[in-house]
This record gives sequence, C-alpha cells and structure tokens, in this order.
Amino acid sequence: MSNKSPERGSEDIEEYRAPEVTEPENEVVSFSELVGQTHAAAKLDPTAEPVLTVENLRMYFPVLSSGLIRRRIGDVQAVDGISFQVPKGGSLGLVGESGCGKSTTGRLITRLYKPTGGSMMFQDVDLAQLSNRELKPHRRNVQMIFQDPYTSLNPRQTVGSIVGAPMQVHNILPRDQIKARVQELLEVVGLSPEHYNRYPNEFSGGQRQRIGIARALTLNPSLLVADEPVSALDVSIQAQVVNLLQDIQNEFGVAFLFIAHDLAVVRHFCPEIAVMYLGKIVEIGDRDSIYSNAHHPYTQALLSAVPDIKQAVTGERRERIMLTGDVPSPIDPPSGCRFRTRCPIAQEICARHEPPLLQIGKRHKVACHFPGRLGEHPREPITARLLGVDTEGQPDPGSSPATDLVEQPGYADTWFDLDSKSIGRA
Ligand SMILES: Nc1ncnc2c1ncn2[C@@H]1O[C@H](COP(=O)(O)OP(=O)(O)OP(=O)(O)O)[C@@H](O)[C@H]1O
Repeated sequence: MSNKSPERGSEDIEEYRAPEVTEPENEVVSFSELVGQTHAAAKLDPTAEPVLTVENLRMYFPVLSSGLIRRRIGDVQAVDGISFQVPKGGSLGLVGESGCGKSTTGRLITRLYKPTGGSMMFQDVDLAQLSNRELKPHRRNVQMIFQDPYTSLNPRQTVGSIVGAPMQVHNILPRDQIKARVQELLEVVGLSPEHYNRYPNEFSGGQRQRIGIARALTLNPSLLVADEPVSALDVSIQAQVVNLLQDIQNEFGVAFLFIAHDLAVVRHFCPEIAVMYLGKIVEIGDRDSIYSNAHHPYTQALLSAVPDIKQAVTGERRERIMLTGDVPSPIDPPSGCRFRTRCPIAQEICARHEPPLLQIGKRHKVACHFPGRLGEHPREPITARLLGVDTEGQPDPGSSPATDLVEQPGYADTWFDLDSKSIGRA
C-alpha cells in the first residue's frame, strides 16, 4: 500500500513539530458523513471461509473471599458460552454496553487470558487448548490493536523499537533489515519513516493509534482484534483511522474482530455484527438484519440511542427506548434470560428459561422468547414448543422438547422464518 493512504497528510504529519498537534473540537459532522466521504461501507463476502471459529467460549474470573485463607466463593461470568465465526479477510463487529464481556472476548482470542471453557479454532488449531509455550508460533497470527493510544505505547521507547520489537522477539527478520521494514510500515499507516526515532509523547492521539496499528501489523497477522480502536479519538480522526483500517484490510486481506460500543463505527466497518449482553450473544447477523431488522429488544434499545442510525435506518426519528435499571452483576446474573430484568416485554417464561439463539434468517440469529420487529413482538413465546414448556415456561408433559438446541457458530442452510412461520432455505 505504501504511502497512498488518502488521509495521509490530513493530520499534517510532515509539518508536525510540537507535541500538541491540534485535533478538531466541537465537531458537528457525524462519523457516518465523514467516513462515507472517501470509503464505502465494507461489504460481506458470503463465500468466505472462517478464519476463526469460536464455540461455547467461557471465561469465569474467580471471586475469592477476604481473609488469610482465600476461598473461591463465586465467579464473574464475564463470557458465558458464546459462539461465532470471523470470515477470512472480513470483519465481525462485537457491540454491547460496558461490562457485557466484549474486551474479555478479545483478550481470550489473543490468548491474553486462557478460557475457562470452549474452543477457538484458528487454522485447525484450537488456541484455547495450547500452553503458553505451544502458543508462541501462533501468536503472530492474531494481534491486537488497543483502545487507548496514550497508555498502550511505552513512553520510554522510540517508535522504531515499539514497532520493531515483535520482529525481534519472533525472529522473523535479520536485525539489519528491521529498520527498513519498520519504516515501510510507518508509511503504510500514513506516518513518515523519519518518525522512527521519535517518542510516543511527540504524537497526537490519532498518530499514536497509527503507531499501534503499525505494531499490530508487524508480524503480518491473519486476524486483528481491534478493541475500541477509535473510541479515544475525536470524531474526524476516528473516520481517518477507520478508513486506514479499511485500506489495510483491502491491501493485506487481514480479518478483524472489531469491538466497539459505537454502533455507527461498527455499521461502516463490519458487514456482520454480534450483540452481547452480560456475557452472552443475544443477536448476531449481517448488517441489514441488525441495523434494519433487529428482533431483540436489547439491540432495538441500543439502536434507538444513536440518532445517526435512527434516521439512516428508519428514515424518521424514532423514540429512544430507555432501558430501566442497571446492568446486573455477572457474579449473580438473572435466571433464564439475562436481559429480562431490564426488558420491556419480559414475561414469566423469561425468568424460567434461557432463550436459545435461534436462526431466524439466512444470516440472522436471535436469543429471545418473543423475537420481533419493534412493536411487533409476538404475544406468546415462540420457543415454548422447542423447550417443551407451556407459554409461562412450566413443563408441558405432552410436548417433546428439541434436543439439538446447542449453539453452533456460523449459520445453517435452513432457519425458522418468523413472518411465514415456516422453514426458510438458503
Ligand atoms: N480480570 C478480571 N477479573 C475479574 N473480573 C473481570 C476481569 N476483567 C473483566 N472483568 C469483569 O467481567 C465483566 C466483563 O468485562 P469486559 O471488560 O469484558 O466488558 P466490556 O464489554 O469490554 O466493557 P468495557 O467496554 O467497559 O471494557 C465485567 O463485569 C468486568 O468487571
């Protein structure tokens, strides 16, 4: 890609002198407008094979008692049985409120944490099972871009050593070739090769994030986990960095798990999106299914809070859906559906049974007993027969519950079409 990045120069990199590079204040233009000026939203390739397949992934952090003998008295169920795929060269967005388990998921995939359970298949290797020593040759394939460009770069190291260090650790280039490669990468991310000997505090937030991106690219990974990569940046810089990530994806074919709470950013970058709540995926699907056809009350509430999206998707202003109460503790999550304590349409069955993640479209799954478009949720649970219960969730002796409700990553060729109440086929 070299130095062809369209935003190169827009942060005034060549003339940059002082540490305090100005970034626009009081933005009135939205992210969607800015980002759309040069780059169209990323497209889904439905034929792409998965680069990563995650199945029933769990991360429980132990809660220990205080005192001399510290006993395990519970668990923070940060991630509790999630399944998804990231397509080769494509992007999956992971969204949800703070504390729902997004970052923990990213840290599991990069194996900063070892999962409590489940699998993470990457090129026929289950990353979840490997010891730290076994992981070393695989680490280079999955790299991370961190949220905060102010704390994720060591202030005492030069840009050259920050970006070059992974090459030394993994021994992928002779020492005398590392500098040239680092300078090439600096150009790829829209910085200047002369920045090699500078220190992070000499750069603005957007430029620091570019340094973090160069570092993540050093080992030529197949998958990048980007954890809120632009949320610390001003909106116009956000658009530049997201455009850069899109250029990098097109150029190098790298896949992204893109974690963000900003639904406008995710809509542009990710053709597929998973919505998390309290450690579970509650809805997952392609862009249209999530942004124009959400069936889970939680997704609908999240979308209603983003003016940019409300208008783009519905063509009109829609009332914001206010969620009542706080997010419950993941140490003692609600029984049944975890969202029920804040859900505007919850009924008795929701307290008794966890809703299975059901496929309701070609690339659309939802975990709700009453899934439906906003204002069109069914009165009776659609899941009762599957679970072998009555409409209130009490055992129904006459019914035969489904035995294959295990959550699978990816999509099946058939699904239950809620509109026609029949089986849909790909
Ligand atoms: N190392 C840890 N030990 C104990 N609990 C943790 C740990 N890391 C995260 N948690 C808890 O796990 C839950 C999920 O946290 P996580 O950071 O993954 O959520 P998130 O959706 O990324 O939120 P945010 O956007 O605020 O980072 C939270 O309740 C958090 O307090």
